[in-house]
This record gives sequence, structure tokens and C-alpha cells, in this order.
Amino acid sequence: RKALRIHAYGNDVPPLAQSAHQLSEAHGLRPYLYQNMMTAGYHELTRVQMQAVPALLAGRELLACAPTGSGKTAAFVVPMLQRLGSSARRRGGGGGAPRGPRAVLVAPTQELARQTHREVLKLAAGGKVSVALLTRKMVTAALAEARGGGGGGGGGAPSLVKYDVVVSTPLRLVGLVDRGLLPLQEVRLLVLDEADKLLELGFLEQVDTLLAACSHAEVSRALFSATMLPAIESLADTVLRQPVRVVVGEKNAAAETVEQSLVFVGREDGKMLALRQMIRQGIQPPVLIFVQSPEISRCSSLCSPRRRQKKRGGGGSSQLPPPRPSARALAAAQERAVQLFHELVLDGLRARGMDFKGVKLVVNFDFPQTTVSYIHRIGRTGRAGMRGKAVTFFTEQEARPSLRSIANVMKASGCGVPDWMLRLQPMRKQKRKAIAVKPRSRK
Ligand SMILES: Nc1ncnc2c1ncn2[C@@H]1O[C@H](COP(=O)(O)OP(=O)(O)OP(=O)(O)O)[C@@H](O)[C@H]1O
Repeated sequence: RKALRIHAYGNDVPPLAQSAHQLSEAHGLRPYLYQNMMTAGYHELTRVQMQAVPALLAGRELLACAPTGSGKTAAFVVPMLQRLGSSARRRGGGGGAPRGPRAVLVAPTQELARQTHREVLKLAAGGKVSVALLTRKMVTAALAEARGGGGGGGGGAPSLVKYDVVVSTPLRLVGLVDRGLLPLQEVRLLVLDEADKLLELGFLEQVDTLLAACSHAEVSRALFSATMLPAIESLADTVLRQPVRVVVGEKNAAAETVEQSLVFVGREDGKMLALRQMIRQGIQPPVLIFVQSPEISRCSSLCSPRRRQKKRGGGGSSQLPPPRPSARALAAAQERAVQLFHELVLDGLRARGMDFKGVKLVVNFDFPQTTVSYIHRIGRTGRAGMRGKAVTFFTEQEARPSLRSIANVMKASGCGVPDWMLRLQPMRKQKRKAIAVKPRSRK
């Protein structure tokens, strides 16, 4: 553990398993699961998996904090599938009618729930575990079914209670639980992914309902995130029974595989110039760009920098200076770069946990307002051991509240930052005003 910088706390922490093979030897991994791990390329386990999987297999409660892109999803999916085993028993094999799911995976956004569902399906292939992603359509169908008087053996909507695993956002689950349509008393594993977000005010009440509804004496709860602030950690402590706590590397740190840099852009309009400059110098798609809010107009103004460039030239391409061959070549290259540019303009919450494949560069077009949001945003690159880059633009005004703390995150992960940034006086945080969609100079 020391060599791998895996910090584990708690009583009788189970020993590490470093590979799928070792896991199989020590825990008799089900053949289909072992096979699926091999197919997925999970021969070696990631550091969080090494400790979290044995802990969850032992039925322990767990609080795990590990960097973005470090395989936390499989860290709970693998032990969950192993623990569930064959569901043949439940489907008329002598266990009686199903009485609701035996595992529930909760994520803060529907996008993330969908991604987690895909990971479960991938690792569950060939097994007999049934998995449902709770969609709006399913909820509507369950409500209609309930109105039509369909009674499941366990009292819930029959179409839902048959699943072994349910993946969902909290609100959808609670909607069904509150109406008695999805009983959770059979749940043996409840996972809160992005737990610090789920324990924040906006979600807390719903999560509380779910914790209470998973009332089986043998239920174990597992909380995963790349960030865990002390207040949230204390809250987690009040929920979990003698948990194993796992921290991989430094707590609340950026992934070491991301090369981070800050770019001062002067004023708001400097951002587009800086972005264009980056494209001109050559970028490797796909690229993710983060803005402060998901306003469509702000996104679309970012999506066609070339068009805006023409407009600034006076309206039409004829008014642009005549291109010299090198300029034309540059323009063509720039056009190609723009076409190749896979823009996904996101706000922080929707990006949390998303595993966009092969993102080489993250641009924080608008400065993140907290270090937590910074860590999650830049964590969309440098995943699964790959390397990535993150460039953060800042103006004097918007960076002031969190520049020092973000500079500290950068320093902690070995990136160079000027000393003056680390010496900035801490400021009382103020809610930043909405950023104007159009720079003032172009009204
Ligand atoms: N043992 C493994 N070996 C190789 N790749 C793995 C392994 N486990 C997971 N991965 C891959 O690592 C990538 C990141 O995994 P995952 O999305 O679970 O990260 P995460 O830790 O949940 O990140 P975040 O904190 O951003 O949510 C995925 O593409 C996944 O397929």
C-alpha cells in the first residue's frame, strides 16, 4: 500500500488484490466476470480497485476517494456482480417472486447513470444478472402500471421489481420509492457515485430517503468520489458503519496524468483570441471546452470561431485581407482543425464522472469557481493512465476568488505555478455574475 500510495483506514482492512487473476484466486471470481474483465482489458487492477473490490466483497461499508479516471466505476461494479451471483434462483428457481433490486447504483446525473449502466452491462455480459437504467419512460410506465392495478409479488410495479440491479439518479428512484413502487428492502449494496455531490444540499434529502429505504440488515453502502471535502466526509461518517476508508494518492488532488497550465487572457474578449491562437498552433481533438453556464448562445458563439473572425473583418470574406499562400494554408489548416474540433461545451455538474474516450485537451474557457469543479473538469482527460492537457483561461476579475487554491492544486500535482499566485490573499467567495454572451466591444 505504501509503495502504491494507497491509504486504507479502518478495522481489519482486507488485503489488496492487484490483478483480476489474483482476485480470481482469492475470491473465486465467477468465470463470466473474469472473462469480461479480461475482454475489457482490466487484467491489472487500478489502485482504487485493488482495495475497494476486496473490501466490498467482504461486505464492508466503504468510503473511497481516488483521482478522476482511476476506474472507480469498475471498483464497485465488479464486487457487486460477484456478490449477486446467479439470479436464476430469483426467477422462479425456488426463491419465490422477486421483491425488488438487490443492488442500487446512484449517480447525480442521468448522463452518468447511463454511463454506469453501460459499464455494468459490459461486465455482466454472459451472466444472469438483470440490470435496469431507470429512465423517464420506465418511471411513467411503472406509474401507469400501478394505476392499472398491476400488483407485483413484492408490492411494487412488477416490471421493475424483477431487476437485480437498478441504476438511477436519486430523484427518479425516490419518486418510485415514495409511491411504494420500488421496494428497496432487499438491497444488499447501495452505491453513491460522486458521493460528495450527492451529499450536498440539493440531493441530500433524496439520498436520505434512499438510505432509509435500503433497510436490510446486511446492506452495505459504498461512497465513491474523486473529491471529498471535510464537511462531506464527516457527514458520510454519520451514515456508514465501521467503514473501510480508501484514499488513493493525495485527497482532493488532480489526476497526475494531466499536465495543467494557466493562461492570463486579460479581459473577456481575450479568451476567444487565446482559443484561436491555440487552434492555430495545433490542437489534437477531441477537445472539451468548459464554460460557466450551459447557455446555448454562449456555446454556439464558441462553436464557430472562423465565422466570427470573418464578421470582424467587416462582414464578408471579400473584405478580409487577400490571403498569401502561407495564410491560405494556415486558414485551411485552421478550418480543418475547427472541423475536427469535437466541441462539447459543458457545465461542471454534467461533466462529473463522464468518461469521454480519448480526450487529449480540456480548456476551461471560463474559470472554474471552486477547486472541486476544477478537479472534475480537468479530470475528463488523462484517464485510465493516458496523458492529457488542461488549459485554464483567466481574467483578473473572474479568477480572483479561487486562483490561489487552484494554483495550489496544480502545485500539489507537480505543475509549475508562479509564486505570486500561491501568495495571493484568500478572498471571501462571491457569487460570480453571469458572463456576458457577447463581448461588449461587439454589440
Ligand atoms: N483495471 C483497469 N484497467 C484498465 N482500464 C480500466 C480499468 N478499470 C477501469 N478502466 C477504464 O478507466 C476509465 C475510467 O474509469 P471510470 O470512468 O470508472 O473512472 P472514475 O474513477 O469513475 O473517474 P471520475 O472520477 O471522473 O468519475 C474507463 O474508460 C474504464 O474503462
